[in-house]
Amino acid sequence: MPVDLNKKKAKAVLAGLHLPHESEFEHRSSMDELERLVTTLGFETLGRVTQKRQRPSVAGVFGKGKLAELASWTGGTGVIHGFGKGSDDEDYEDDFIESDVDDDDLERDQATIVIFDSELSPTQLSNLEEALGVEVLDRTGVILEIFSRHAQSREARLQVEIAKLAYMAPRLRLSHVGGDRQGGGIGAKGAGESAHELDRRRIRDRIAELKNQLKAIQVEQDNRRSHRKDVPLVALIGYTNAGKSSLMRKLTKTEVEGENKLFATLDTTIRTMQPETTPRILISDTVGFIKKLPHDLVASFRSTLDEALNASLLLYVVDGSDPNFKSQYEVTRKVMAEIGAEDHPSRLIVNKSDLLSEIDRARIQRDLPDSHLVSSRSKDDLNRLRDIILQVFEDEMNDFEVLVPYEKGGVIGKIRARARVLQESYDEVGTTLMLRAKPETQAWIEKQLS
Ligand SMILES: Nc1nc2c(ncn2[C@@H]2O[C@H](COP(=O)(O)OP(=O)(O)OP(=O)(O)O)[C@@H](O)[C@H]2O)c(=O)[nH]1
Ligand SMILES: [Mg+2]
Repeated sequence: MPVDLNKKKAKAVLAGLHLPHESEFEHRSSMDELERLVTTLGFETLGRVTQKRQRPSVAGVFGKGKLAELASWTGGTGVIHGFGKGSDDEDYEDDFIESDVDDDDLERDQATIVIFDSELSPTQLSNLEEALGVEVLDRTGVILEIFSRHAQSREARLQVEIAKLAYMAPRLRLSHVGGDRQGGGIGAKGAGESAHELDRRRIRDRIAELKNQLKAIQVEQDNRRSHRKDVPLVALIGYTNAGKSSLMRKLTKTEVEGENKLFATLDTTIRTMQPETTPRILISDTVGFIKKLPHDLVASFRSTLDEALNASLLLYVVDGSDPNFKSQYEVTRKVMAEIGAEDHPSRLIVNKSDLLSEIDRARIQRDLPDSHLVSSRSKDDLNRLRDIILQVFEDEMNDFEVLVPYEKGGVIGKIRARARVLQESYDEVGTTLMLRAKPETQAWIEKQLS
């Protein structure tokens, strides 16, 4: 990350464009979400500056006047060198100006960082830092930093590192703030090659190296996955902070609650549902979704989501107390469809019902009659959810009878681990078992006995 984010309590101003295709509600929600992301990083938010425009200005996102207003928060000049000469400035729309800034706000002039809700081009980033005199980050930068702090496994760390380098490469040498933020002097000048190009090339090489390391880990994981193939797997999928990890922990009896920060989970964890069933059911918890997720990051985390493709059941978890939960659900479904999971059996779990009024609950049940309204804090709800999961697998299972001759008695242990024994009886030939299992398991058992 080019920006030094380890400073004590950075004071941030949030900047956002309100584009014509966005409703007032969407615009505000997006800014609210940015504020939560920024809070997750530990920054204090001083205020917001927003502007209605037909499109972002190529030079600096905002128009001239709005940029000057933004600069009054940071003590910058508000001027981009050469701004106003290009044709770009002509679409600047003064009549559309809108601002959330309270004029007698005491904290003006104190912001140490400005955070834009949209993705900034390298030129915009550089221009904005020039005009504002402080560090500027975009939404992608914020998300990358959160991912970077939360990544724990080697796989997640590699994925984040690759995404960060890909994000950083085009932004090298364009910065105006802080002399040595561009990679600590890695750029000794080569013959006929600028330091800038050299750095970029090194970054490309490093990305290639990291990708190789990642591939090795993923091969290992694919192996592990194929071992688990006929064990039923339930994947918890959903927007960040919806409560996936909390549900996972309760369903698998690891009692710790989730954390109230965005992207608390980056790694896929898999545990056995408790109390254990036969055959046992595995539950996986995955990385959360968010709107405007940086492309590099989506690509990097795709392998994590691929785990979900192996699942027999997807539980889409939403936070029912979030006014945006429907659009968050749509974003999630869209990404899952992109990875080819749209036809997977799934259920919609509307979580955090404890935070809802009776009226809200009734409304959700009316609008989404197929959804299951739960709270991860209610024992009854968790039992209900467990029954829902069991029922799905039950519906996929057949009842059948097998005769295990005594000379093949060794197979019985394996059968018990994979299928539910409904009844058993013994005679002079062997053991007769009445079983309930999935068709694949039935085929496997019959093969063992043939
Ligand atoms: N009131 C209430 N809070 C809940 C419930 N379930 C989870 N939470 C809280 O919501 C926050 C997020 O929960 P997590 O389980 O970490 O959410 P997640 O979906 O795993 O989030 P990411 O890992 O960021 O994708 C935590 O503060 C939880 O305590 C619930 O049913 N009711
Ligand atoms: Mg989580």
